[in-house]
Amino acid sequence: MDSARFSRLLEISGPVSRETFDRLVAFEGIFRRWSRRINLAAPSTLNDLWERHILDSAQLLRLAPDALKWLDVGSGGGFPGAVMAILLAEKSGAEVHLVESNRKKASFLVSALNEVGVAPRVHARRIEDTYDAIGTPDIVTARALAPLPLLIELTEPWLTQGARALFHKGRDYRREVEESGNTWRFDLVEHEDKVDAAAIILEVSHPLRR
Ligand SMILES: C[S@@+](CC[C@H](N)C(=O)[O-])C[C@H]1O[C@@H](n2cnc3c(N)ncnc32)[C@H](O)[C@@H]1O
Repeated sequence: MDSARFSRLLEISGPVSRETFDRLVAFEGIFRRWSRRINLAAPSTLNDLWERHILDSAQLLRLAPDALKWLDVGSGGGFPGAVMAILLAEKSGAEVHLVESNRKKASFLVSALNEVGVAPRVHARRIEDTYDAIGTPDIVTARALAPLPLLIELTEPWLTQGARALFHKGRDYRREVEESGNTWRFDLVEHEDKVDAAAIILEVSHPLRR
């Protein structure tokens, strides 16, 4: 069972160590434990936590294997931010920042990352109050946080400094892209969703207000 799950992780994320896999399995257990007390993800998705949340997050590594500095906005129960922090924990110079305004969820993130042996960089505040605290990441992520026009607006301060954004998006993403075009000009790459929990991963860069 474990070796099948490890192989599937490698297929989705690219190369990671067995220790990293073990940390993700531990994180899954901690997540389930805390989920009995606080709402960390839609209960209907918990049966398939590994595939729908953990692998769905882990696939981002393949899209930016050399990026060292990551910022996840609205991390919630840790998707994709905590998963990326675990995947990159053994990589020298890597740092993954998680911004989550809900204090209970932020406490969960700190506690869970500590428990699996990964130094947490969790900012328990709104993204709008965080711009000065983080510096410029290579990659900004956000999953299930806001429609694309608002995501671009919220992350613009980093994207205009050269960061790339990777946003998981659902089936009606084309409408969101069109709506974004009313306010923004930007470069867009559509990446296949290898897990199929969302529909696509949009890579957004170089936004300019029209
Ligand atoms: C729907 S949840 C998604 C959580 C996670 N990204 C996922 O895909 O499972 C959105 C999260 O963003 C947080 N959030 C909403 N607005 C925020 C803001 N302005 N700054 C930081 N976090 C925010 C909420 O507290 C919530 O935990």
